Amino acid sequence: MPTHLARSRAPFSASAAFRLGFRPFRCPARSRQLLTVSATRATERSERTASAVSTAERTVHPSNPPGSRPLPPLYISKHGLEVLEDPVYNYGAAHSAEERRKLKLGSYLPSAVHDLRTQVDRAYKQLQQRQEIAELGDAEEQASLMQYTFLRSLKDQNQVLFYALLQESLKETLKIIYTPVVGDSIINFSRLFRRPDGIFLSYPSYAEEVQSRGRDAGRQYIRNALTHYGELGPNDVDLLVATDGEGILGIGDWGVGGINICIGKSSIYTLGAGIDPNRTLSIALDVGTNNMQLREDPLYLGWSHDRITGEEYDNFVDDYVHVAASIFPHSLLHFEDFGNANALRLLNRYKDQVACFNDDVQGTGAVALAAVMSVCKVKNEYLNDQTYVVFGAGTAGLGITNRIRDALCTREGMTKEEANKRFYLIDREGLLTKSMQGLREGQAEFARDESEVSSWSKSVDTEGFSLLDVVKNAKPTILIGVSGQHGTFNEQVVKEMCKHCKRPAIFPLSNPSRLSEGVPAQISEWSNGKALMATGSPFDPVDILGKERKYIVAESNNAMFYPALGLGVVVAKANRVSDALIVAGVEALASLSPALKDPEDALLPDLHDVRNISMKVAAAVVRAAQQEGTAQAKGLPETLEGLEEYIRDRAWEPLYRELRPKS
Ligand SMILES: NC(=O)c1ccc[n+]([C@@H]2O[C@H](COP(=O)([O-])OP(=O)(O)OC[C@H]3O[C@@H](n4cnc5c(N)ncnc54)[C@H](O)[C@@H]3O)[C@@H](O)[C@H]2O)c1
Ligand SMILES: O=C(O)C[C@H](O)C(=O)O
Ligand SMILES: [Mg+2]
Repeated sequence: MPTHLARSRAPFSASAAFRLGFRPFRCPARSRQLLTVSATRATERSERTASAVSTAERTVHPSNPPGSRPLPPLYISKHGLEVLEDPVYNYGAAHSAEERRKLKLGSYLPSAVHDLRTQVDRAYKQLQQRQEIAELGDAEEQASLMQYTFLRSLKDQNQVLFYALLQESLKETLKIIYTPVVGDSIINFSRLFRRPDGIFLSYPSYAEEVQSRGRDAGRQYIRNALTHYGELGPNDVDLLVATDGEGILGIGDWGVGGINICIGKSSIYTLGAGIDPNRTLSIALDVGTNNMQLREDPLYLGWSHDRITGEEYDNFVDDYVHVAASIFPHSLLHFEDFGNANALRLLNRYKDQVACFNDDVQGTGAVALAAVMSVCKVKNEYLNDQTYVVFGAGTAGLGITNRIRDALCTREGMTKEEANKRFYLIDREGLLTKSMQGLREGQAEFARDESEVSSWSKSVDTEGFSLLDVVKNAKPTILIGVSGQHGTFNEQVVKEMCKHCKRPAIFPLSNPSRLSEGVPAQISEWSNGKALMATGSPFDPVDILGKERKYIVAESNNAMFYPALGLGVVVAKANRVSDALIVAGVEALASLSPALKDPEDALLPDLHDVRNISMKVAAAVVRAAQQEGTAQAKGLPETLEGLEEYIRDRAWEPLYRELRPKS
């Protein structure tokens, strides 16, 4: 072993393990599970969920950390290799002596029994080795991908260990399973592919059914795929995270590889909010790809065909939405990274029909509003004291603009027309103005009248007003970037902002990191440490000239919000995701901002603390659903404190459950 591996980084401290989330079990009086499965459909798969089994008996698996909560045993019909090949039942070296005997595992495992803590320690070292090998060869991207594939393979082997490792080392692993590294994994999907995870709904297979046997047969194809050919029943799934792969992060169309963003988002539902990983489905809607690099790649695993559009696309998505909502009536449909011709359009079509949520529109808007509310607290100002420039008027840009605009109306009493005037939206052609051709859905109401800008100066002779022109003329106090255009928040733009605003808020929110509109260290330098910042991907804290303390750059990523919103919707069994639910969640999130206590601190809570934050935000969401009457769940506590405790006690945790043979 190379010496650098032997003297690895700070040794992983076993005692530090499990500091997140592992709490002694309480509340036996209310130990009925949150998400019950009808006894008649209790298939082995549905029994996997702790919440799925109604039994008085609870035990602590001997390999779990001391003091972990007791959980119902799992009765399984598998034995021997079948157990070890299933990531839900395979505990590897952590199988107890009794399990080894009763499930006939003995000869497949070396004799030592190691507890979960030791397994996490071992897995962490394996992960670190991949990082160190790369640092030697200056191959950061390959190292990240090696770490990504390692973690995905761990997920395929032992689900509890995967989540226990992530939970323990969230700071290092979040950026691998999520942005930025997940973006590289998507680009390389067909090269890295080992075994499937998630569900692939392929348009050509669907269309073949429709053509030969009619639309119902197409729907049946979708039903079979989503239920694993009938294995899953109506109460077995809480969440479906789907993408059509057209607008992945800021990197565009990556076809069927988009499944990895759904898998990443699903994992964060579990890590960030304790949603049971066995009750979520990640789904790729394979409707083709217009990415010629993929189409020409013989290894590409999706449908090598132009993306379908128009009625064909709409019918396929419509059948997906309605089949999913009818077979899993209490589930939430999460849309991720659809292209901008479809994201808002589909959300508007379905938001009043089923419980659905577009993360890029609504999740992004929610977190950005919470960050803007923090800015106002720091500056002791109101939302309506601000002038907003949104650079990139696409899915996320419109989601953010609408959310802040609505807050101006509901919190500060402005009319919609007055509030719209606070925003300057910029897209490829420059500032959106009313005379522009081809404004997309949602853009027109924010486009400015020509008369308002006719006296503006232009720095270059272009048709539209550039970002710099808009900053010079409109004098914004808040600048938000969701354009995917790296480096556009340059020195000139930042310095221009500082000319008219003492503490400008500058949020380069594009992902992954390499597409961020600006780099916090530079923005800080150009603004003499005055800029209040938030980014979409993680960046290191920055030095502030003349100050000892570093400035922590808030991560304004929708991951700060959507796990809690999803949890709230699932717990409440809300049949719609209304604005009231989102607003309640935003208020709760904003109230937890570190900057509220200390104006020099971060604008948002640390994403690594998402689990704790989510419990509070989810409680607020459930409460709002109860108040507006969309909550279908019965017997929930009525107070925020009660709800928070209820949710915490039922959150899925990476703990082993005792395995027993089904008699
Ligand atoms: N931080 C977060 O939580 C979060 C959430 C969603 C999206 N995002 C990021 O925001 C970016 C955009 O995502 P989206 O889903 O809105 O994509 P999108 O394609 O819908 O929107 C991008 C918009 O930017 C515009 N644009 C492109 N080049 C431009 C230029 N030179 N000047 C001005 N505008 C330009 C496009 O025309 C488009 O309207 C991505 O990088 C994505 O990762 C961040
Ligand atoms: O996935 C993320 O990191 C955030 C967001 O949904 C995006 O598309 O960039
Ligand atoms: Mg997204």
